[in-house]
Amino acid sequence: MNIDYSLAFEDVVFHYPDTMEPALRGLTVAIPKGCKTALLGHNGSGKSTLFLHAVGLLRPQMGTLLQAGLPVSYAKKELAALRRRVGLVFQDPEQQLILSTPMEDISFGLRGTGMDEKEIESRCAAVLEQLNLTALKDKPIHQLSLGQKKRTALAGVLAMEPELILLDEPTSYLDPLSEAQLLDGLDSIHRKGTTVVMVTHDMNLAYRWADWIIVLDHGSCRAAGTPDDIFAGPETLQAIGLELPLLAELWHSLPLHVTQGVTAPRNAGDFKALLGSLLGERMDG
Ligand SMILES: Nc1ncnc2c1ncn2[C@@H]1O[C@H](COP(=O)(O)OP(=O)(O)OP(=O)(O)O)[C@@H](O)[C@H]1O
Repeated sequence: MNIDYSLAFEDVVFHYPDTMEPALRGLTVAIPKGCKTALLGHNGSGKSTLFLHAVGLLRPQMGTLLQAGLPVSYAKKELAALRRRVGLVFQDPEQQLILSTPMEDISFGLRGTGMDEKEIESRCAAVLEQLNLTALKDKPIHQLSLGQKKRTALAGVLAMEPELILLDEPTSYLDPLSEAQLLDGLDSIHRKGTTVVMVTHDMNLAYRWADWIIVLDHGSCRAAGTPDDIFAGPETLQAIGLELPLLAELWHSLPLHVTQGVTAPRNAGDFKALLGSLLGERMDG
């Protein structure tokens, strides 16, 4: 398979000051362009540190970060270009939202680029619409729910039109409806050609959402591949103490003559359809 990469890490080492262990220890991994990638790994495995390198907030102490196949030099202009290409949405929206209303917050970043007011207004209107925030655009941010704040933080990054968007646990603490709204927003961003990378601890979400999976363990890449490859069996994940998604586990428990030559279902609808065809009846309920 010929994969085009958005960003790549080559043997990257990073050690925070005054810590015993490096956070990244020879990390080699690439982020495929145009994919929805789930970044998995235990607490402390280096996911946020990877993100901070991807936007140039941290710099490799050894090894190389490549964009468009070329090493990032960290010269002022190139760093600015990297930050325009890559947008980071923090896990906690309070770290990101600085002004009083969604409209003000989203337009703030655009104003910094010197864009004219008419263009700022139309970009803001487009992202507010895309993330279902139009009705909330002038509501004080402190009165928004967590899900609405998370979508506002995402909208602020999205308005800058990055090619690659990185999200640190965007669905954590959201109820199922807010999660679905956020995922809809991400899907519409992805359909427009943006590469999306999401850190999540939710294996079921990773399985049904992602088309590429990266597993970090102790600051290096333990596995990278399609969900079918990564969740083909429990071995790789179990070895580092991560669980299989429920649907993958059910799939692997079916007899081989049932699963052979059939694409593994990655969401409840596909699993129901498969059961329906196995049982020779429709399961609509
Ligand atoms: N600012 C910091 N100063 C010192 N050590 C840090 C700092 N930030 C992270 N670390 C350490 O670096 C390692 C990797 O942390 P990182 O935050 O990248 O992991 P993570 O996979 O994002 O974890 P989580 O799932 O908990 O968010 C951990 O051992 C952590 O304690």
